[in-house]
Amino acid sequence: MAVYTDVGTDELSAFLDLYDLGQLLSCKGIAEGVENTNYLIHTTAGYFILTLYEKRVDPDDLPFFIALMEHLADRGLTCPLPVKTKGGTALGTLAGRPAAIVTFLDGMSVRRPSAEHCGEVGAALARLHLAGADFAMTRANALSVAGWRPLAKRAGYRTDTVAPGLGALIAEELAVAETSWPSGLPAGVIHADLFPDNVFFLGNRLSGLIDFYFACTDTLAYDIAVGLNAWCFEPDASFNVTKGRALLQRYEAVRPLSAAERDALPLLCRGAALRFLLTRLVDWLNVPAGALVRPKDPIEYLKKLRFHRYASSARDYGLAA
Ligand SMILES: Nc1ncnc2c1ncn2[C@@H]1O[C@H](COP(=O)(O)OP(=O)(O)OP(=O)(O)O)[C@@H](O)[C@H]1O
Ligand SMILES: N[C@@H](CCO)C(=O)O
Repeated sequence: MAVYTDVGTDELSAFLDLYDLGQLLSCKGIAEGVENTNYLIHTTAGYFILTLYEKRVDPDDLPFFIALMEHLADRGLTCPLPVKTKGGTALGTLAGRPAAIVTFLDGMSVRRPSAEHCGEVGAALARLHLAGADFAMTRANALSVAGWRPLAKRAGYRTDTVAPGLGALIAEELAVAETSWPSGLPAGVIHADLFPDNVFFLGNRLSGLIDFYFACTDTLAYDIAVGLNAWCFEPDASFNVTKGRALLQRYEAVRPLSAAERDALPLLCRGAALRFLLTRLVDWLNVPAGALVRPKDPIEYLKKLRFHRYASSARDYGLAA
């Protein structure tokens, strides 16, 4: 459960007074997520999500995230809409942290995605990429290749306590990524964290996307790589090519990939696996005292990375030749 910052009822009511959201009826910490503190709040105006932005969010980036959600919603994508105060601002401060209230989305995330769910995600990702094409703001991806070595350093000598030999494998992977990372591919707004817990479904139909707090301007196909990793592996760490094919085919039905993007997929998947291995590793080794959070398993991403080390073409992920 991710509640790093406790909010008292009095300070929450005072914060809510800034909005046109009526009276507070209830508020409870949300039992998912690892990045930010989230509360589900119920007021006389309905249900909303209150987010207090924590460690990995740079407050200077918040206007980008807020404007992006507004832009995407405006283009017909179902995502949370930031709620404005009576004074017209979407960002405030609560319990000493930057905070925002966004609209509540209906639907449920899926724990065991089917190929149909993966296809829905592929289509939504492509729609997001197209909808982001005319978004005026940019934000560099702080967790792309240049950000990975500092993460490995933070994990440092404790890395091999998580898995023997992990430090050496990470060193090898960093060298590969730093020398061979694809450049010049189509770029634009990417979600960068489109995991199953950030996608809602009503039945088998995708009903909305949440958690835009890693969104940035980067290689579009990297977002697909993040998605293939997050959606298309089985619990035994085998890659499910049927799910991969479903995600890629539905993506391409909306936004076809260039030959260069297809060729780059194995390397992008490998880098995306390393990125999540590293952030999970650092979090695993540094759980803040007293925080209600269940860190995510770095080994899951080590297993995915091992798969990618031996994949050589987009066909290994289900893309037709
Ligand atoms: N707009 C929303 N509508 C409905 N539920 C939401 C909304 N935003 C967040 N939630 C709920 O809160 C949970 C945590 O939100 P979110 O994924 O944004 O947190 P996080 O800490 O940034 O997570 P992550 O670890 O995925 O980065 C979600 O899994 C979902 O259950
Ligand atoms: N989606 C990330 C956590 C949020 O950054 C992970 O599963 O590692």
